[in-house]
Amino acid sequence: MRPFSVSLLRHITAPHTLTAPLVTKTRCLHRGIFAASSSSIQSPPPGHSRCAPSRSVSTGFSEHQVQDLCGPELRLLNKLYDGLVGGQRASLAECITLVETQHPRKKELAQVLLQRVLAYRKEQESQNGGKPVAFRVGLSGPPGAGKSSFIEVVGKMLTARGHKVSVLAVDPSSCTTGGSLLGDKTRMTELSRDMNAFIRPSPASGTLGGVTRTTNEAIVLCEGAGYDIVLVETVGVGQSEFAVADMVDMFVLLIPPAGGDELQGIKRGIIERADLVVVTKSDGDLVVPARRIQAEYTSALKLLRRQSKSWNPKVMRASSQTNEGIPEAWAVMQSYQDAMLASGELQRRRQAQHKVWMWSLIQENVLLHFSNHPGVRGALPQLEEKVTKGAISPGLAADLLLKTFLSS
Ligand SMILES: Nc1nc2c(ncn2[C@@H]2O[C@H](COP(=O)(O)OP(=O)(O)OP(=O)(O)O)[C@@H](O)[C@H]2O)c(=O)[nH]1
Repeated sequence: MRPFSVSLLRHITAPHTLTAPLVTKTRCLHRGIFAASSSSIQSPPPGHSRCAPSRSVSTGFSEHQVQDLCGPELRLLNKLYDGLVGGQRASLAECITLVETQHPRKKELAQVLLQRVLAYRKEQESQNGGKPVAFRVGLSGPPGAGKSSFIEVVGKMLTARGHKVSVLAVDPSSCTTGGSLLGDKTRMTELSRDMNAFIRPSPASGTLGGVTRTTNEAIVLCEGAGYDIVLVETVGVGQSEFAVADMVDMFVLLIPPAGGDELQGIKRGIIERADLVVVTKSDGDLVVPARRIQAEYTSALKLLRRQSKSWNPKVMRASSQTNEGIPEAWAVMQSYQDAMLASGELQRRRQAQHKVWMWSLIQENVLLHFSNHPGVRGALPQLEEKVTKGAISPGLAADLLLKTFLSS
C-alpha cells in the first residue's frame, strides 16, 4: 500500500492556502466537523478540543506523515481509502463529499486522500502498460436534448457488458442562481438502481472553479473505486461545457433534431471541441429532421480546424427510445479511444489537463484568499461604490485592492 504523500501536498498547496505547514497543525477535528462525511471521527473528551498527532495509528503511513494527522483523521482517511479501493459505493460517495467540502481542514484531508488515490491509480496504470485505466467521456447539449435518456441507455448497455460506469453531473446553474437544471428532476432511474453504476450530481452551490475542482477530483475517486467508464454530463449553458471538455478524454455533443432558434444556444466554440456529435431522438417523425441536422453538422465540422491528428470528428444519429444507433455510437467512442491511445494523444491530453486543473485550483484559492483578506474586505464596499459612480476607474480600484492584499 502506498503511503500518503503529505510532503507533495505541501508543494502543491499555495502558501496562502495553508496558514502553516501541516506538520504544525495538531488540532483534532470535532465530531461535528465530519458529520457530513463520516461518523467515524470520535468526539474529543470534554475540555479537549485539540489532540496531539497520533503515533499509534500506522496503517499505510510513514512516521513523518503520522505527525501531520491526528488519530481520528488517520482512521477516517484509512477507512475511506480502504472502502474506496475496495469498490464500496458508500465510501466513494463519502470521499466525494469530502472533496466537495468548504471546510479548510477537511479540504486538506481531502487532498491527502486524493494523493493516495492518485498514487494507487498510477500504480494500476503502470501495470496496464502506462495506459489510463478508465475512459472519461464528457457529454453536453442544450436542456432537453436527451442527455439523461442517452446516458441511461448507454450506461445500461455498458454495465450489461461488464463495465462499471459512473456518471457525474455538472450543473452550471448551481453556480449562478443556486438553482438546478439537472438536479431537480428524477433522472436515469434505472441506471441509478444498477449496482455497477454510480450517479452523482455536482455540489448544489459554488463557483465554476469550485465545480471544476470537485469534478476533476470526483473523476479520480471514481477511477480509484474501479469505475472503468466515467461519464461527465453537463448542460450546454454558461462555461461549464468548456470546463468539462478540459477534464475528459472524449467530448460528445448531443444535439436534438430541432432547427432554428433551438440550436442558436449551441456555441460555435463548443462544436469545435466535439469529438463526436450525436443527433438525438432519431425516431418516428423526428428521423427526417435528425437526418437534416446530421448533414448540417457534418458539413459544419468539415470547415472547422482539426483538433486531433488521430481523429476526425463524426456526426451520428441515435434514439434512446428505440436503441437505434446506440451501440454504434458507443463503438465510435471506442474507436476514438483506441486511436487516441495508439497515437499517445490521449495520454498527452491528460497531462495537459493536469496543468489546467492545477491552474483552476490556483485561481479558486487565490480568489478565495483575496476576498477573505481583512484589508480587502474593509476597503471593498467603498471602492465598489466609487467605481459604480464613476469616481475612480475599475483599473485603479483593482490596483488599490491588490496592493492592500499584497502588503500584508
Ligand atoms: N422521441 C424521443 N424522445 C426522447 C428521446 N430521448 C429523450 N427523449 C425525450 O426528450 C425529453 C428530454 O429528455 P432528457 O433525457 O430528459 O433530456 P436532457 O437533455 O437530459 O434534459 P435536461 O436534463 O433538461 O438537460 C424527454 O421528454 C424524453 O422523453 C429519444 O430518443 N426519442
